[in-house]
Amino acid sequence: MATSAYTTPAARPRVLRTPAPATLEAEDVSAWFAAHKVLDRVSLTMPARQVTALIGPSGCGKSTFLRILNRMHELIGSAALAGRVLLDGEDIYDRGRRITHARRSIGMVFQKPNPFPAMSLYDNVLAGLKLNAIKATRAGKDDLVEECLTKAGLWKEVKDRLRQPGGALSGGQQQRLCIARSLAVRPRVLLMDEPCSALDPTSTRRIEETIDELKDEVTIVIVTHNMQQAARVSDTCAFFLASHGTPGVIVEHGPTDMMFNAPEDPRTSDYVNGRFG
Ligand SMILES: Nc1ncnc2c1ncn2[C@@H]1O[C@H](COP(=O)(O)OP(=O)(O)OP(=O)(O)O)[C@@H](O)[C@H]1O
Repeated sequence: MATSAYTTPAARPRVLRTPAPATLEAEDVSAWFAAHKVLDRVSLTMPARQVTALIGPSGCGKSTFLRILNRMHELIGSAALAGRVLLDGEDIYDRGRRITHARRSIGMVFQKPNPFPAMSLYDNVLAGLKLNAIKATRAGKDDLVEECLTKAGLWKEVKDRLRQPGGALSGGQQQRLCIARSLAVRPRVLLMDEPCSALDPTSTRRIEETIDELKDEVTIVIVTHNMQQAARVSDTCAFFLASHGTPGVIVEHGPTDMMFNAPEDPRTSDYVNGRFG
């Protein structure tokens, strides 16, 4: 277990190498649930070492788009899609590419924190290793747990109680535990679907700080309904809209400053200024 008892972690070999963050590109992505088309030819580049925020009114397809980015969309029976998703130039939907490869390279944090409630904090962080059949020594696991909890901004709060169950943490701590769990398999991209919507303002701030600290090592794509949050955390922003029952499209995207202060499309201006949605 990770305690102050261990020796020089930096001297030990790491369980997994930290890969460079990747650029993710969606090309002409369309999506359907049965006959209902919910996205129409959406293209977006989500650059490495940046936070990209996806904004737009409810039902315009942001979460669907996010799930397409790590092949979770195809888990839904009625779901279909067209287009390509490139991870540093390689299509994650290419025949022959394993779905598990996409899921491991492109992690996901959900709206509602979902730690394994009866599992210890320590084992929660390492849960992805087992799923991906990654072997590690005890010392390697200890180092990984400390590293990921530190990156997720939770280490100091929990280092003396790593054997307590995940369910014993507050909502904000649980969400940071889920971030730590995602980081443990060394993703190159981290997708976050409204990660703060179930949290109080203090926990929200803490997650936002974590996002800021992480962006140099993992590309982040976040769906948020909170315009202040999008303005605070993101470098680039994409505004989705599905008007009058038509499928969702990206109306405008670009640097967050521009999207909030000088958008080109009046609908973007109306949305970011709270005039609809
Ligand atoms: N599992 C599903 N089965 C059928 N239709 C779905 C399913 N999930 C989403 N949809 C539909 O797809 C459209 C886009 O939904 P999606 O959840 O992606 O939008 P969103 O912009 O993320 O909304 P919100 O901001 O409210 O989360 C909606 O019309 C929704 O009803």
